[in-house]
Amino acid sequence: MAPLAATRHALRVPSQLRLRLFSTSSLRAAQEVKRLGVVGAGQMGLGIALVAALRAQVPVTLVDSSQKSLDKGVAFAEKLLAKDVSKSRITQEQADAARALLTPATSLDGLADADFVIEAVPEIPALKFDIFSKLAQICPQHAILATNTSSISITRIAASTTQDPTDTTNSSRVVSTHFMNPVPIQKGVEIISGLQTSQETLDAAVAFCKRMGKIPSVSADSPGFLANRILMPYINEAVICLDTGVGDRDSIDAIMKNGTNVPMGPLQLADFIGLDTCLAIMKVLHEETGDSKYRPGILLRNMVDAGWLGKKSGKGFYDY
Ligand SMILES: NC(=O)c1ccc[n+]([C@@H]2O[C@H](COP(=O)([O-])OP(=O)(O)OC[C@H]3O[C@@H](n4cnc5c(N)ncnc54)[C@H](O)[C@@H]3O)[C@@H](O)[C@H]2O)c1
Repeated sequence: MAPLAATRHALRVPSQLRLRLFSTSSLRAAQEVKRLGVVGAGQMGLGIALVAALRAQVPVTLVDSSQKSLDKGVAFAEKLLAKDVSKSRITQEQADAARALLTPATSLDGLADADFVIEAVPEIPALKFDIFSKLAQICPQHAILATNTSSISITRIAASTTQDPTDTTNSSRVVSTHFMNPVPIQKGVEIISGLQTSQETLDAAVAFCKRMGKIPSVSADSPGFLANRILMPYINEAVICLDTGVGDRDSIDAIMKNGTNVPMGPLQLADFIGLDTCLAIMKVLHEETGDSKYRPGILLRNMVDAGWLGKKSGKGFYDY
């Protein structure tokens, strides 16, 4: 991995210019990803692993600390592949080939031969810091270490890979590939660099996401980045409207669905994202900016406390 080239100004480089800066060595690095590692086989990790196997046709080691989550994730991948075959979106051979590329594992040690790792564990800072400090030790020196975090600072995650902040050997290869949910359907992915991220790492992340068939947007390492900085206050406001009786659930979702041409209203979308994830992101926006406009709604907190996390727990604003 190339050393960090002075202070990064890349965050402020317009995306058109960034494409021109795209180096052939980064393209080669993305092409040369011979094994992807994905940490966390939940809804995001599973989707990332599946799309990488199907579109980039790269072998994937899918790691989850819970055997139950791993089994559930692999079964869900098989279900999604079978659905794609039944709808003639892919052939049975393509489905079989993608399934054969997925290798489940329960330990991070399984990532010792990964060229590119994408972490998708729950949005808990200490958990991510711990995983990145381990990945920096376990993965090969050339491996790119990406996080799917929705809101945690990439600079802080990168800092967790080293005891010596002046040594950027590991921190320069940390980047964010923030996929949108559901990964098999949404084309967008935000690529975010921390202060330490090298240009080569950033370019390789953009190139690998393109190899997965995605359309990358580059954003600065700022609370919520672009997508959640805009989306989460919108969802939070919808929850506050519900809580304070401005409108009922169906009216809130219907007006946004039918008024702004989105496929689902904000409360249904919150259920799909997971209310715990929505709350965690609002907390980060609130705490890191100190701006009261990001205060999480009381009902959002209460629903998470009740364990009503949306689709994944069977109950949220809707029943599943
Ligand atoms: N849900 C969304 O819409 C969405 C969208 C974009 C980004 N994200 C981000 O993606 C990440 C994952 O979110 P998700 O919705 O897939 O969560 P999830 O709860 O569905 O899945 C997380 C998985 O990580 C596993 N895990 C927990 N600790 C682990 C460890 N130490 N090692 C390995 N695996 C571990 C869990 O068993 C679980 O299977 C979060 O950072 C979230 O903010 C979520």
